Amino acid sequence: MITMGRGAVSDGKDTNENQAPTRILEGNKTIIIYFSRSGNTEKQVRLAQKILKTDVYELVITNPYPSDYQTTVNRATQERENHDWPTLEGKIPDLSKYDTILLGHPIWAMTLANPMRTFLEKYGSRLADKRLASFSTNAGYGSGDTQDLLHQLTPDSTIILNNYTVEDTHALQTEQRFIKWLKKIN
Ligand SMILES: Cc1cc2nc3c(=O)[nH]c(=O)nc-3n(C[C@H](O)[C@H](O)[C@H](O)COP(=O)(O)O)c2cc1C
Repeated sequence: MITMGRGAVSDGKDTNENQAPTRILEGNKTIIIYFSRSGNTEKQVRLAQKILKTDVYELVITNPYPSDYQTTVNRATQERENHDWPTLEGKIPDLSKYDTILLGHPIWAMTLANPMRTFLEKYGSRLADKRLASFSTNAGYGSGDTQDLLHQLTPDSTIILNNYTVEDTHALQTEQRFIKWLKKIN
């Protein structure tokens, strides 16, 4: 494995380059909606799905980020500065069917990765009365303003639970902590 900037163990490419986006839509009451560029968060998602038996929907953007880390950082910065969030491809599942929505995403620039920002800008208003929690991977700088943004981009009645974040390279050895969090929020 190659270490790609900021300590991320990564294939450095969009996770969907060689595989179809993850879709597990089986009528569960909890869904994980996630974005993962280089695979760290996707590993968390797989574990979470196994433990909680949730539906899963992977966000895909129309113009995937490049494999090069720095080029990705530059593009993400531009998008953030201009509030020009990436466009999501495909149809988001009917969120009204779910009681709990878990958002899995990397931390970019001390906030939610841009595709998750797109999701919340577009669909956050549909999360009234739902339980909502974020889990994320980061390169050692924590979850930034994640919690605040969830509050900002959802209705007052959304029940926002404590988030979980882990440093990407520590994810494996801290799995038990993640499992504990999953069982608590479920
Ligand atoms: C554009 C970009 C910005 C990032 N900004 C941060 C940051 O502000 N803080 C941090 O701890 N890690 C940052 N990272 C590192 C990622 O959060 C970390 O490697 C994460 O595990 C990647 O998840 P993924 O493999 O699911 O895409 C950044 C990565 C990218 C690509």
